[in-house]
Parts: sequence; C-alpha cells; structure tokens
Amino acid sequence: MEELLLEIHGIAQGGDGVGRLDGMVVFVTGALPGEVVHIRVSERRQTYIRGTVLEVVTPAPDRIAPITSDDGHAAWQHVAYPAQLRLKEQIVREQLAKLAGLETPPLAPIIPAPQPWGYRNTARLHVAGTRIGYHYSGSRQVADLASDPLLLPVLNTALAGLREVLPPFKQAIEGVTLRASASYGYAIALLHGHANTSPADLADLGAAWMAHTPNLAGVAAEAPGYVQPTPVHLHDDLGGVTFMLSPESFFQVNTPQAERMLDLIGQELDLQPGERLLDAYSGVGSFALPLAKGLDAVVAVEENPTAVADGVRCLPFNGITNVEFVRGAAERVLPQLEGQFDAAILDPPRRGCHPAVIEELARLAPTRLAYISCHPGILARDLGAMLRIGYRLDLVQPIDLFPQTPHIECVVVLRK
Ligand SMILES: C[S@@+](CC[C@H](N)C(=O)[O-])C[C@H]1O[C@@H](n2cnc3c(N)ncnc32)[C@H](O)[C@@H]1O
Repeated sequence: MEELLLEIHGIAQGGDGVGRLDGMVVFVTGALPGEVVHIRVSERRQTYIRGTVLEVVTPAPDRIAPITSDDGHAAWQHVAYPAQLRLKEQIVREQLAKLAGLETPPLAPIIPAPQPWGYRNTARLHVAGTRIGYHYSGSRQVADLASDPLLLPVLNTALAGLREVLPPFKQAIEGVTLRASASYGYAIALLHGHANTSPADLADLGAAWMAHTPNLAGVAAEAPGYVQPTPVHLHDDLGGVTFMLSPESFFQVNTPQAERMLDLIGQELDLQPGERLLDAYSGVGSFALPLAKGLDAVVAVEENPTAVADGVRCLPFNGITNVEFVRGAAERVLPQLEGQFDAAILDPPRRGCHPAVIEELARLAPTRLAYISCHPGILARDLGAMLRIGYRLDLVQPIDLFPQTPHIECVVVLRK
C-alpha cells in the first residue's frame, strides 16, 4: 500500500482534510487543516486520491483526544467543538460559492448545540453474534460498542440491558433500532430479525430485555412471519405538540436543536392568521403541526405511510383540525395540489428536491420558503434552481444538529 507525507490545507464537504500532491487533490479522512500527516492511500483516481491518517506528524491546535470508538460514527470527535463549528461554516460558505456561485451569501453564524454529547434520541445498531455497535466506516464489520456517549443516557441503559440478555438469542437479530423520548425519558426499540428467525425467539428476546431494563417501554420486531402483537409507540414533544412515533418513522435526532430550528422557521416564515402553508417532505409533521395554529390550512406531503399514519394519529389528541396529510412522492403530489400557498417548507432527504418539486413552486406561488438541508452541496444545487424561478435568498442559517460528526444542517429562507 502506498504511503505519503502531506500537508493539509482545507476541509471537504463530508469532513475529510484536503491536501495536494502534484496538482492532484488528496482527501484524507481524519486529518485537519494546518496538519502534516503521514497517510495510507486507499484509492487513486485520475483526478483525486483518497487516504487515511497513519500518523499525525504536526497536529492542528484544535486536535483533541477522542473519547469513543473509532468506527467513524463520531468522525469529528478529535476536533475541539468550537473548531467543529468553524469548519462547518467554512464548508457551507465554500459549497455555496463553488456550486451556486454565491460569493457573499447571507450566511449567519452557526447555532451551536447546547449539548455537544449525549444528544441523540435514536440509533440504528448492528448485531453480529454478541457484538453490538455501528459498522466500521466503509466495512460490514461491527465495532463492538459498550456505550455511546453521543446517545441520550436512557439509550445507553437500554443498550447495556440488551448486552445482558442477548447471549441465548445471539443468532436471532442482525440489528436493533433504539429510540428515546427526550421529553418523557423512556425508550423503545425495534429488533431486526434474520429471514429465518422464529417469531417466538423475537418475542422472548423482547420480553427478557424489557423485564431487565427500566425505562424500556416497548420492544417491537420485524422479520418475515412476525406479527406485532401490540403496536409500540414513543411519545415526544416538539413545539408544544405531542407526537406518537412508530419505531421506523423519521424524527429529528436532536430534539432541543429541532426545537430551535422550528422556532427559527416560524419566525422567518412569519405566518399570519388565515394563511395556507405547504410542508413538503413533512415526515410525521414535526413542522406542520406546531406551525398550524391560526392558519386556514396546512398541507403536509409525505411518502412514508408509517410517518403519515403517525402524523394523522396525533391530530385529534393535539386538537389540530386544519392539517391535511397527503401520502405520496412530493414530485407526484405537488402537481395535483389545487390553489395557492402563502408559504412553504421543503425538508427533503439528503438527495434534495426532485426538479419537478421546484418547478411546481412557480405555480403554487408561496411568497416565503424555508428549505431545510442536510447536505450543503445539494443545497447549493437546489438553491440555484430556486433563484432561477424568481426567489431571493434572504438567510442561510447553519444549525448544529449533529455535534462530533461532519454532518451539516442548514435552514435557508427565500422570499419572492
Ligand atoms: C429529512 S426528513 C424530514 C421530515 C420532517 N420534515 C421532520 O423534520 O421530521 C425527509 C422526509 O422526506 C420523506 N421523503 C423522502 N422522499 C420523499 C418524496 N419523494 N416525497 C415525499 N416525501 C419523501 C422521508 O420519508 C422523510 O420523512
């Protein structure tokens, strides 16, 4: 394997350090700007090289000692928190300049997380025999993880409980999803069985785990032939609304920061009594439901049937009567929507908005748009399209939802 000594001068979208060798860009996982590193080359292409750090020869002043597994799930744990924030702002600024031609965007300083550790309310862990943890990055091997300091403490209690009861059932599951309620302090779980796991084993493992672990309120399972005897749900609050979530529905992983994001969206959209709001890619309605008060109507468009069912279920017990969920892909549903909207929220998955969704905005005519993005490069692409149909970019607000990782969330506000 080829090895190199390299000076790192930049940071790439995705969190790798960037250096240069004979005019070629070199992306180095685990390296920071200002460092000299000894690397192993893992991939060599015509235009770029990729590598990983073997030794940090000259460390950056922002480098600190990692505290959890090096499997990659906390890929920036070696970066002091203030420097993580600085690097995230830098990535957003560079991506907007490079991909959307925006040299002086209205970029606000990133909103830091109040808890840089112990914030995650959900985790999807893999199980291999008695090993429980995340996959090593770029591999299918499970990194055994006794506890994860990124998670809310109640999830680490649940994880410890699973370790205790798993041995007799170690062939039964390939993974587990853990979810915690930040508001009510309890957890639920979803066991992912193998194709040939007997339903009885899944039921027995769930029962043993719950008997062993305080604050584990329910264990669901999925495997061919398994029928869930009683539905398992998790209550959590956001923006004054109580949600009742199925284990597989999307919900923002950092509840306190989601609350701030929601406040920001509400403030920027400045919704007035009697207006109509469109929430595309709505999930369970994390934004649509808290913002619905006083509006004429809210239309929430979401593809995932479980998320829609969760959203619809919690309308009556929150006394909400003006939100309609429409199930389906946004690119197919939006062309069928009638009437116009005063404001719209777009919170697509990582791949961004389908071009048809942006085209439809011209007809649906919302005067204020909040676009929530978890990928600055894709954000830059979609922004270009929105500027072309007549919107003006008023705010790019990064908000740190994922401390200790290079993931970057931004709320972008556009107006006609
Ligand atoms: C980033 S999540 C945002 C969910 C929600 N806004 C929230 O904050 O909880 C993206 C959501 O888009 C949904 N989704 C993915 N592709 C979609 C599509 N083509 N049309 C509609 N919804 C889609 C996913 O199921 C997921 O719930």
